[in-house]
This record gives sequence, C-alpha cells and structure tokens, in this order.
Amino acid sequence: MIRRILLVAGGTGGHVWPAIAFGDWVKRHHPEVHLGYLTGMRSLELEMYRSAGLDPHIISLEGSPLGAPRGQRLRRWRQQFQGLSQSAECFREERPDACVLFGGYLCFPSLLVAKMRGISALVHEQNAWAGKTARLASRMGVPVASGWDRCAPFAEGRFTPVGVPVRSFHLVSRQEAWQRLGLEGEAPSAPIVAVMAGSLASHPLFLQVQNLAREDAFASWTFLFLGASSCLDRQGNRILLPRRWDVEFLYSVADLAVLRAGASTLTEVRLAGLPALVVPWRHATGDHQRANALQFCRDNVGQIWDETTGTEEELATQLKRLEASRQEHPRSGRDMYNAAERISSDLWRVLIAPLGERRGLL
Ligand SMILES: CC(=O)N[C@H]1[C@@H](OP(=O)(O)OP(=O)(O)OC[C@H]2O[C@@H](n3ccc(=O)[nH]c3=O)[C@H](O)[C@@H]2O)O[C@H](CO)[C@@H](O)[C@@H]1O
Repeated sequence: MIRRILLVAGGTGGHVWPAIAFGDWVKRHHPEVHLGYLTGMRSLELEMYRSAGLDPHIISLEGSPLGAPRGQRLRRWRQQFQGLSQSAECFREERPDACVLFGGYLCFPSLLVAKMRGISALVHEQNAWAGKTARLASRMGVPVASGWDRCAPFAEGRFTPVGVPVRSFHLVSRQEAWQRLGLEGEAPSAPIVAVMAGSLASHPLFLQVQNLAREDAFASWTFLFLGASSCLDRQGNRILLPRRWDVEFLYSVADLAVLRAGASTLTEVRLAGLPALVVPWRHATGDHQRANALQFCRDNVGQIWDETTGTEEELATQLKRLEASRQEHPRSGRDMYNAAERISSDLWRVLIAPLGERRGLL
C-alpha cells in the first residue's frame, strides 16, 4: 500500500500545476495518503504552491546546468550537489513510499536520491517530446507517464499515456465569469478571445495578437490577455488581466483561445471545449510545443499558426475560420471538473496504485 507520496515539481506552471492538481485529487479521493511537495527557490513556483495553501520543501537550485550560460555552469553544477543533499534531507523527513517527478530543473537530484534509497519512482512527462529527466529515468527503468498519446522519442510501450493532470475547475456562466474577472457591465455577446501565453507570459505572442485586435475586422471582438504586462496598450477591445490562478473564469467567459502550446494550457483548453489557435514557441526544448500542438489539433478544434513563417493576414484568416466553425459546432466540454478528475484518477489507477504492489522499481 502506498501511504506516503512525495511530489516533485518546479520551474514553470507547466510542471508545478500538474503536481498540485494531482495532489489535490489524491487529498479528495485518498485522504489516508500523506503528501509532501518538493520544489525550487524561484518566486513564481513558490507563489503557485502558496496560492494552493501548500508549504513545500525547497531546494536551492537556480536552474539546470545543462544549457546554462557558460559563466553560470560551474555554479549550477555545485548547486546540483547541494540540491542532492537537500533532496536527501527532504526524503529523510518525508519517508515517501513513492516519489512522482513532474519535471523541471530540480528533478534530477530527487531521481538520484530515490534510486539510492530504493524508493519507487515515476516520472510524469507533460510534453509530446520527452525532456532529459524522462529520458534518463526511462533508461534507469523508471516508469514514465505521458501527457499525450505519443511521447517521442520513446517507442510505444516505453511510456503510459494518461494525459496531463490539471486543476478541477467548475465553469460558470458567461456573465458571472465576466464579473469574477473584475470586469464591469454586461459581458459582450460578440466573440471573446482568451490570449494565453503560459505561466511565463510570452510577450511576442501578446504583441502579435494585439496587432490583430487593432484591425477593423475584429473591432467588435474582445481580447483578454492573461498575464500581459503593461507594455501592451489597453485601449478599445483589449483587456489586460494580471497573472491570476483562478483561470476557470477565463475559460468560462471565452469563446475562442489563442495560446502557446504548453501542455497544461492545451489540456485545459481541450477540457473546456474551446476552439483554439495554437502558436508553438519555437525555442522550446526539442521543439516540444510543436509536438504538443500537433497532437492537440489532431483531436480538437484547433489550428496551428507558425510565427516564423505565418503572416498576420493568415493569423486573421485562421481566427475568423475558427469563429465560423464555432458557430457551426456549439461548444462542448462544459463538464471540465469531471474531465479533469478522470485524468488524475487514471494516473493513480494505472501507475501509482500498482507501485505499492511492486518493489524496487529503481
Ligand atoms: C516556455 C516553456 O518552456 N513552457 C513550458 C512549460 O510550461 P508553461 O508554464 O509555459 O505552460 P503550460 O501551458 O504547460 O502551463 C501553464 C499553467 O499555468 C497556468 N496559468 C498561467 C498563467 C496565469 O496567469 N495563470 C495560470 O494559472 C495555466 O492555466 C497552466 O495550468 O512547461 C510545460 C510542461 O513541460 C511545457 O509544455 C511548456 O512548453
């Protein structure tokens, strides 16, 4: 029986929210299980845990040494050793039966500590292209759960697709959501577009969509930019929303989404049933955002716009086309709560619960 689980995640919301979402599900469905959380020292990750009422263990890593600027590599390698002893300290305190690694730069020391202590471990890879931790873990015989049906470069059978655990949101009416976002008056009946650029809020995407929103053809539409900084202008049909964690109101009020292809946002948009224009971030490791976007568009109402080769006219045409398809096929996916619950439940049933019956996976 699994009695104590350590959830490890850090870096961006794309790693941290799946850990928090899965932890919340475990608390609701298996209250007898003790959960511990381990993260890094960046202010954004700490803000996310604290907004969820959690007080995680912290290891003092700034980022991965691999791919770090030349001048920082040595310091980061030193931090990895320090991270190893801090992770070991956390394992000693938490005494987990199992450890689930949701990714981010701080997973490597935890993977090693789990191996040294003979603790069952599992990696959840959110992306359709596996990162370094998942590939290394797989080579060490650690099971890998994935966010999508395909998880390159793994061959089928080397990973188990379960989806990305996301927070279980209840969608509300358009007008209630409008008010809960702090917006005045009646929610407009013309299309509302949610513009989401990941937890780090990709500025170039906001600027591209801002140009589009200024065109006459979109004058009656409303564009809500989540986490946009003040360098965008907030005139006319453009509304800047500060970074906020109650994104269910955005999903409730929006008709369409324009987004980066982070695995969690794509999953949330899918569960909310929003048609989406997906703009993969081209610098993502292994071009994983493009891999995510391709999988999303295969099964959902979505189109990819390539910011390196696509023109603004194409962006406008694709958005209009999405709106036309929304008119033809009314929105599905209002039961976002239960759809999200199923993903965490599958992760538990297929991979975590069996860890209790197997020993020495590492
Ligand atoms: C730039 C980058 O490398 N991004 C990667 C990062 O996630 P990144 O954090 O960029 O993106 P994701 O879409 O995966 O996750 C963002 C999460 O933060 C939430 N959110 C965001 C903004 C906000 O104001 N409020 C809020 O709650 C979203 O609802 C979502 O749950 O890790 C993911 C998982 O490996 C990858 O798929 C992304 O490609």
